[in-house]
Amino acid sequence: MQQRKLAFIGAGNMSRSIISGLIHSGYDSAHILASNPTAPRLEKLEEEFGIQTTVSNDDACAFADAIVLSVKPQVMGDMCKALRENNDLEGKLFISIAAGLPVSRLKEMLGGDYPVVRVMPNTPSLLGKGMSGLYADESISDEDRQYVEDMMNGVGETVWAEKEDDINGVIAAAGSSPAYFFLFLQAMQEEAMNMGFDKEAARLMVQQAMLGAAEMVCNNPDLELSELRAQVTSKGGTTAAAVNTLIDEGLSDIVAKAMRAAVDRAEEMAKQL
Ligand SMILES: NC(=O)C1=CN([C@@H]2O[C@H](COP(=O)(O)OP(=O)(O)OC[C@H]3O[C@@H](n4cnc5c(N)ncnc54)[C@H](O)[C@@H]3O)[C@@H](O)[C@H]2O)C=CC1
Ligand SMILES: O=C(O)[C@@H]1CCC=N1
Repeated sequence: MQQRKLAFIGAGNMSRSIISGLIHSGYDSAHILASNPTAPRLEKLEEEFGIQTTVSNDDACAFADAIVLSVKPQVMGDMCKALRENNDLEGKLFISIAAGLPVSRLKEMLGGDYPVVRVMPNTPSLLGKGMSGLYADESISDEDRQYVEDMMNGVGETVWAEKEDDINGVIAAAGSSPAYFFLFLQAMQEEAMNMGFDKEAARLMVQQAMLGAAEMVCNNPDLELSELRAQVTSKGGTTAAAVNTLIDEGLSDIVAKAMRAAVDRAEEMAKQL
């Protein structure tokens, strides 16, 4: 992997996840810096990962060859305005992980035709189990594409989006989706508690079932998901009773609606911001 000087502007949940994955995959900690207006988050990152930190985005900009824009979409405009007013941005590669902000809008915010690659990661990057969608327009060099791909492969799996709009599909399927699974598990944990298990036992059961199911999916790439389900489901048995309830109550429609809502929100943000 090219060991460029890499700065994260905005040291929140997602930056922490990517930084953790990068350090564990061998990226030199001396080549990573994070900036954030509040010190406690920075101190934690320094302690945990041995990276450099600063409260000054300008210092981060001066340090970096590549800059990950990882503030909330709603503050991106103001942050970029200050960055372009105080710094020479020529020669920097920008990597935006923000939902709903197209490359064209990011270039306007940065005030020039600088190279911008969009990455849509997710928080399991923290454990090297991330899933990221990548998008670069034709102006981005092969070297820059390779750098971003290697960087995100260091924290999980990657897919390239052919069109920029596909990034919104990545948000629905992977960026936001860890939260869907957490919600599903939470509902299962609550019902297990209603059945009399204490909180810890209820959590252990549902998390271990999820882990086992996820590993079965990953270890059997040639088996359809429906086949894996069939292997658990005895005719006339308990799983059939549960699964048929989920189907009859419209789980597929609910999931489709939820994923569509994520895409709609990303499109709405693109118009508003
Ligand atoms: N959390 C997630 O699962 C994912 C988040 N994203 C994107 O990542 C970006 C960051 O999201 P999170 O890490 O979840 O948010 P977060 O709120 O945890 O982190 C944002 C950080 O930016 C800092 N910040 C605010 N204003 C700043 C400024 N002017 N300069 C420097 N830092 C500033 C905040 O103090 C905070 O620490 C968002 O654009 C989001 O769309 C993308 C994929 C997944
Ligand atoms: O909720 C959000 O907007 C961000 C983007 C994907 C995950 N978190």
